[in-house]
Amino acid sequence: MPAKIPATVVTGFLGAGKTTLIRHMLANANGKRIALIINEFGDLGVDGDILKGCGDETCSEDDIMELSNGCICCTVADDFIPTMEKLLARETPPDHIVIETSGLALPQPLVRAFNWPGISTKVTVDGVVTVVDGKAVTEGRFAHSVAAVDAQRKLDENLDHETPLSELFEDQVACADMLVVNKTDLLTPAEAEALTERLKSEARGGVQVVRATHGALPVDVLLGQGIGAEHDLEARSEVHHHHHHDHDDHDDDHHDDHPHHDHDHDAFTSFVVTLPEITEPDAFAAHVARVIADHDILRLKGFAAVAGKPMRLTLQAVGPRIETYFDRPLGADETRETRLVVIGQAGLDSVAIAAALAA
Ligand SMILES: Nc1nc2c(ncn2[C@@H]2O[C@H](COP(=O)(O)OP(=O)(O)OP(=O)(O)O)[C@@H](O)[C@H]2O)c(=O)[nH]1
Repeated sequence: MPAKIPATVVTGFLGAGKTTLIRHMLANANGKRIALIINEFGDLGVDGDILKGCGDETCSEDDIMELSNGCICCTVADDFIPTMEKLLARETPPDHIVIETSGLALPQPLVRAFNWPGISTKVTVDGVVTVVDGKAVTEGRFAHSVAAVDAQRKLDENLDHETPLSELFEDQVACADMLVVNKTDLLTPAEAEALTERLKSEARGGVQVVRATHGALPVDVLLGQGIGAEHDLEARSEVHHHHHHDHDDHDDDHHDDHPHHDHDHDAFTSFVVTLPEITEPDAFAAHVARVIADHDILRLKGFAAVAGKPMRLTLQAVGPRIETYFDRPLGADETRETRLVVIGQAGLDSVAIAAALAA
């Protein structure tokens, strides 16, 4: 059985910076094929056009599918599922699927759709990323243009028009596995810190809040792309530590007026933890989930050998969401062990985390 294709849901109010974040991601995808599913009612097709125009090799026009029949929660069966099936039936299916939803459609029905027969064996929900307009929320508006969000809302009769935006915002925060505070260039450090703390207290336990300007985040932070690839676990860990030290002193005197340079890698760190084979997948996943919450881990991904099982267990986690499944038999030449890549914001205590995972 081949590995499942991870799918990431990106949500957030109109103008929060979802499209900007996705463009940055495509431009830095390192050759991975990312398919995009876009659900934009309101400004029909606009985002699709922007993204199609980006000209990135990693995401050709064929890789962008638009759902334009209204609110995604209401059209899962006749629009989303067939689109996914088409994508999965391709000769070369994508490495990763990214779904950009309108901020007014709550991601829960979409996430449930991944349990549909025919989908659940091929795709796994990588995580729900909620993009927040840091400036607007700091100013108590939730979105850059409240009038535009309301106008978008009126276009779809299926949407509840009475719920205050504040409540929709709370729902978006509540369903996030990772929160991105975008537009930090428009915030003072104190404002950014205050908003980060506030969102962390409103989100589910274990959800990390990362800050971004123009959505510039490393692809492996956003999508877990590349991490967990069997061959380069060790290499990546070295690269990251190295990178981290090298650029440390740049940031202090460097004001971010070039949104697309990639020094934001400095803000993240990753390392590999190797453990013996495990005995109980469910108990191990629960244990890992506790360590993730206790140690502010952003992502964790890897493979475990399970005592008495020929198949290898795949693990992937973003914040409190943890997914495990058996993906393929372990080869005769492979060591029966457990290898996990841990990613977090700089300052993560690798020694304490390794000890906690081993406990
Ligand atoms: N100053 C500043 N502007 C930003 C940042 N990120 C995005 N923007 C701008 O904010 C506007 C909205 O960004 P988009 O990426 O289109 O937002 P979106 O969430 O995709 O919006 P919709 O697709 O319309 O729902 C654009 O004009 C962006 O250039 C940022 O970090 N700082």
